[in-house]
Amino acid sequence: MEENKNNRLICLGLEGTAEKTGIGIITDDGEVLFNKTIIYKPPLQGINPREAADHHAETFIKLLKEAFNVIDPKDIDLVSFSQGPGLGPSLRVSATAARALALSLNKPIIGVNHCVGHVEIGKLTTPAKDPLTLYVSGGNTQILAYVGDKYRVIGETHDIAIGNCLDQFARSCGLPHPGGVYIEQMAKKSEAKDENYLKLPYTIKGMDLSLSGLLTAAIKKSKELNKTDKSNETYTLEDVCYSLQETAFAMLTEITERALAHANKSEVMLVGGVAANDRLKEMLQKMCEEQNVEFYVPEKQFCGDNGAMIGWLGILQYKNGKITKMGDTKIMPNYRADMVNVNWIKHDDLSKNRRIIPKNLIGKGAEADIEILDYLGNKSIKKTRIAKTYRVNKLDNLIRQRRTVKEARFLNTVKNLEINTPVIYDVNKDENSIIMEFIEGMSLKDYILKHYAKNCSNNNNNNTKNNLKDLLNKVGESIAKMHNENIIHNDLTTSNFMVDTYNKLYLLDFGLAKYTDVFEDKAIDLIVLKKALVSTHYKEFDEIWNYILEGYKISKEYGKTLKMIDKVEKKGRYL
Ligand SMILES: C[C@@H](O)[C@H](NC(=O)OP(=O)(O)OC[C@H]1O[C@@H](n2cnc3c(N)ncnc32)[C@H](O)[C@@H]1O)C(=O)O
Ligand SMILES: Nc1ncnc2c1ncn2[C@@H]1O[C@H](COP(=O)(O)OP(=O)(O)OP(=O)(O)O)[C@@H](O)[C@H]1O
Ligand SMILES: [Fe+2]
Repeated sequence: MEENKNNRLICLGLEGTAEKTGIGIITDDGEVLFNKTIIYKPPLQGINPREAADHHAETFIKLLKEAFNVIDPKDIDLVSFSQGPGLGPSLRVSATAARALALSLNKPIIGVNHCVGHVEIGKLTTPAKDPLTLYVSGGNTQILAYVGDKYRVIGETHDIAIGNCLDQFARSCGLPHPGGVYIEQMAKKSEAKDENYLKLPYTIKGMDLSLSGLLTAAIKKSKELNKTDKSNETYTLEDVCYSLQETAFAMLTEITERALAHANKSEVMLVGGVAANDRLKEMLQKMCEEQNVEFYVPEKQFCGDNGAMIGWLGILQYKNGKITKMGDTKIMPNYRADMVNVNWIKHDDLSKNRRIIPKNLIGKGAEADIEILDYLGNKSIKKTRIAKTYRVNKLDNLIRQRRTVKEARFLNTVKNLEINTPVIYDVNKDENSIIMEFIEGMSLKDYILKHYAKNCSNNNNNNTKNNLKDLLNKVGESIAKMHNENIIHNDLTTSNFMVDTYNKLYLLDFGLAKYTDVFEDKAIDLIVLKKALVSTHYKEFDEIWNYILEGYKISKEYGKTLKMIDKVEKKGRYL
């Protein structure tokens, strides 16, 4: 026990946000001295929050006894605990246990954000330095990236988390908890081939996704097992599990790829309980290889909920002066990662590496390769939706064809609304490519970055300020014009707007666009843009957003949409 101390700072972390109870003990040089997690196995109806809380109360005592065989309690320097997000009753028991422990040991207490804990333990236990993190678990599905002193949520689910989706599906078929594990085993029994793939809803909105439609459809398929599919083939529960995984994980991989193209990081890290899944890891690995970026997954004990991650974040915060006063230790069931002010990351420690785009291309988006070519004497762009090897062929072909056709159609449709888009010269449905007018200029993202960089050195440049204001007004106007016609773009980012050399604004990339009669879709269209803005232009976000909303005032439902944005954003994500 003596050697364990060795003049090092030691933190004991308590984890108990949902149905897993964990204690971890870790030193300030990152050695994990103890890390044990015990899961509460809920009855078939699902987690009962009160029973999960009772499980924590019993299990903390049991685990502490074990932990104190490894370390003398007097050698513990701090106690940390998950303050949120999570289930109220579970969080309350963990916080009470942490307070009691800190008071009896007479040591400082540190409340930490559970999601940030997942990211930091991943960075400690893998070579990742500044990754784009896909965090997939029972309660959360998010893409996090460190941008400007915070972990920003660049993408996330609009309804249920992936782990929850898998667990609910499993429960509906009578499979045990945690469902993800059993679905994976079943899926492996269905032969991974096109014929076994059953078509299920695939819903992407920018860098966000939605999983509830997929869950409902998968449950429906599983209830119709003895009926036949449209193709008149019978299928098995294993095939449904396989198709559910293929669809859900392809969506997760796609939004990660989109976030990567937007945030331009050079590393991807996968964390959370669902990171244990082999197929998900395989898909992300393939995507990262194609995008030329590194891919990391921590070892299994550090992927799912664990005490070590809470202990490690406790150490990082403590060493940087973030101790929690006893009066501030109340639980925060909706504590989002982007609410934490991160002061322990030193900017010099961040990797300067960026994603490398192959030399023959001028752009490599998440979906397509972009080349310049001459088309009948016109300088043109060829946008090819290349095959994604991580997706099962049947799904991949369907997605690429559908989006190519949609893009061509909407590029023309919105021209009639006096929104500038590149002229289409040719559409090739066999190779999923579109040849279109080349817009000489830069992305709105670069334009904004350049504008603010310039204005740092020259504060009084009213001319360029007016240009930016006009452009951003036009961004809002263009969105309103589409919304007035019930069209949503579904992928609004500053990379999908371009500014030409005459300061004319263009809108690109209509692969996800659609007509909608669901009012909430319009609010989500703007929320997607908002998140893309926060992740690249966080300092000037308020000014930029106000200019955009000024232009959006021509929407027939301006006030109603703004209220809906508020409502959707306030919706608790932790289910
Ligand atoms: C807030 C906190 O309580 C919550 N924790 C949590 O969800 O536990 P975690 O250990 O990170 O993840 C559990 C989820 O991970 C899934 N899971 C575990 N093994 C899996 C596998 N091999 N394939 C797919 N899913 C798997 C389970 O089905 C379950 O939904 C969270 O991080 O959101
Ligand atoms: N017509 C064009 N003229 C000039 N540049 C273009 C044109 N079309 C696309 N680009 C450039 O290529 C980039 C990627 O294009 P686009 O968004 O259409 O592809 P994508 O693969 O769908 O991207 P993502 O899904 O990452 O948004 C754009 O951000 C833009 O910089
Ligand atoms: Fe978790």
